[in-house]
Amino acid sequence: MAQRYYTVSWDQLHRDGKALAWRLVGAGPWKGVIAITRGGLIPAAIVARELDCRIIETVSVVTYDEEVKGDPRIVKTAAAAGDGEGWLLLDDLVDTGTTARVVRAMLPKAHFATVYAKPAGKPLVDTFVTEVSQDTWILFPWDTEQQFVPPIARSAGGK
Ligand SMILES: O=P(O)(O)OC[C@H]1O[C@H](OP(=O)(O)OP(=O)(O)O)[C@H](O)[C@@H]1O
Ligand SMILES: O=c1[nH]c(=O)c2nc[nH]c2[nH]1
Ligand SMILES: [Mg+2]
Repeated sequence: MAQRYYTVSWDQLHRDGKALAWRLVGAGPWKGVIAITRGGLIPAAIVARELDCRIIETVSVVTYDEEVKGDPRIVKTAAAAGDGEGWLLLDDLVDTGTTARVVRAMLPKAHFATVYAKPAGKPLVDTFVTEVSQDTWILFPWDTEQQFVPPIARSAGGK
């Protein structure tokens, strides 16, 4: 279980996705974007829009069930992308780097970018925006909803 949580709102994800696009804009042109589904889908839509790229392929790897990590399962390959040369490969984050290793083996020449990175996965990424500590679990807006929280004084045991 994670030690802490880092909550990302839709607004922040949009801003961070655009910051990623700024870092990538000089590195193209790209044949297209490959989203690692599902987490990479919305970052891919934001970045593709900013880079004026209309071609979006998908590859799907399932590594987690909520916060529980399992063995990575490839459920879809990106047939059109060959060895990835000229393609931009996008995911929401790298954590342990397990998913990245599997996908990089399939698409070794793709440029791999994520919005967020944890230290263990960072060496596998070519471009990312924000680093969080390894014991932080990132909560994405598609996995969360707004709800009441008690005042800090009460939840910290002050009252
Ligand atoms: O670096 P790792 O330790 O491999 O973790 C990162 C991967 O885990 C999550 O995917 P998940 O397996 O939860 O599937 P999803 O994208 O369909 O939610 C996330 O979207 C990354 O793809
Ligand atoms: O929503 C998520 N947040 C994370 O921090 C994470 N790490 C691996 N897979 C993840 N999924
Ligand atoms: Mg994923």
